[in-house]
Amino acid sequence: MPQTLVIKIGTSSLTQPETGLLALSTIATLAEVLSQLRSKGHRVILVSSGAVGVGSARLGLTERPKSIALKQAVAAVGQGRLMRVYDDLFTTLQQPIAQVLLTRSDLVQRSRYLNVYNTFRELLELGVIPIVNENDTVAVEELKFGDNDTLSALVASLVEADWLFLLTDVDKLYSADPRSVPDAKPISLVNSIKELTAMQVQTGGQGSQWGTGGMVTKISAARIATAAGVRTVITQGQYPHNISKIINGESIGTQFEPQPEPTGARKRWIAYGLVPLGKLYLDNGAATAISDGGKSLLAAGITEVKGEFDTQEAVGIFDGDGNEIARGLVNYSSNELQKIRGRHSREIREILGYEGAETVVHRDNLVLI
Ligand SMILES: Nc1ncnc2c1ncn2[C@@H]1O[C@H](COP(=O)(O)OP(=O)(O)O)[C@@H](O)[C@H]1O
Ligand SMILES: N[C@@H](CCC(=O)OP(=O)(O)O)C(=O)O
Repeated sequence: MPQTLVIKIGTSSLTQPETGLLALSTIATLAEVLSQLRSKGHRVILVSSGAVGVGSARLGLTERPKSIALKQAVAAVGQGRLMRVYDDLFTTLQQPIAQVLLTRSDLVQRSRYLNVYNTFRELLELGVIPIVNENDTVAVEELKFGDNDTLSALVASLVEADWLFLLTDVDKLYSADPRSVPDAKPISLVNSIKELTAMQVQTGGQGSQWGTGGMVTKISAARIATAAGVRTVITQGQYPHNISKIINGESIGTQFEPQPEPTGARKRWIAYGLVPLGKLYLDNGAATAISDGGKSLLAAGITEVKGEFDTQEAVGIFDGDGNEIARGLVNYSSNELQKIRGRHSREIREILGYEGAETVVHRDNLVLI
């Protein structure tokens, strides 16, 4: 049966570690495998990192640029080169491709989010393999995915993919970074993110020299994707043929079982597509009413408001211990909430001088995470 596959390849797999030059044989094999999957009827999206790494190699830089302006300039050099290589390879295989560059703001605004969805749907219908990257050259710091693991999970959630493959330079997830802890234990199957939390996997630093985020961002990507019902796999980019083997049931890499939450696409957008601009801290009663009772959030249960936000913007909702329990869209701005927090809904009119909504976050706009 045709399936929707999102494959993310990291800089560490696309480039040779010693020189930073392109790992041509890996990329060529990947192009072959993805074209074969396409010809079998699967819908395929490639999320490719590498703009900064390839741009750096082109410009003779020996380490990943740190300043934002330099990174943005280098990405502009690298992205073009990367797409040229992909286009040459895929054209040889008669597989049309498209470049899709996204920034976080494309997913924050609901109308743009739906627009991106429509574009993907159309491209997939046309038999094209979209090649996605963050639009590093224009992305501003506050509105960045920051890493392509997160971006690929959001894309997989957006298109309701069956599979997300995170291709990297290690063969699977280990109990600790195998580079620094040689006897770290391999993990082949993760039944739930709860189980993973209990395993207390150590993720060390920021990953390889050119990569962004290391294992931390892959685990949080798995969390986003599995919650959207997407089976997620961490496996080695050097062996793209493994993708077909995994789809056919072989146990390779680390596989995360999908854990679809009973939330629709709109609630997934609230939970993971939006960038929370503030934080609401709740007393125990309100935290329980939301977590266990599926209730809306009222002003009375809010003990503290942090950040600056307007009405209808996204906030994180925290219990008394500081754990984020939910996200939602607020009916009041941060200024208004500072005045009405801890107060009964019937007092709102008197405090603000006008009639407001009864709830601070209505349960239709609230999603547990
Ligand atoms: N628990 C762990 N299991 C496996 N790899 C880990 C772990 N913790 C950290 N890592 C490191 O994460 C790196 C991959 O992340 P990264 O360099 O960001 O790759 P990519 O460029 O593919 O996104 C590996 O090279 C490995 O050293
Ligand atoms: N958008 C950036 C990639 C950021 C990123 O997540 O890198 P990686 O950890 O190698 O997947 C680029 O193209 O260089």
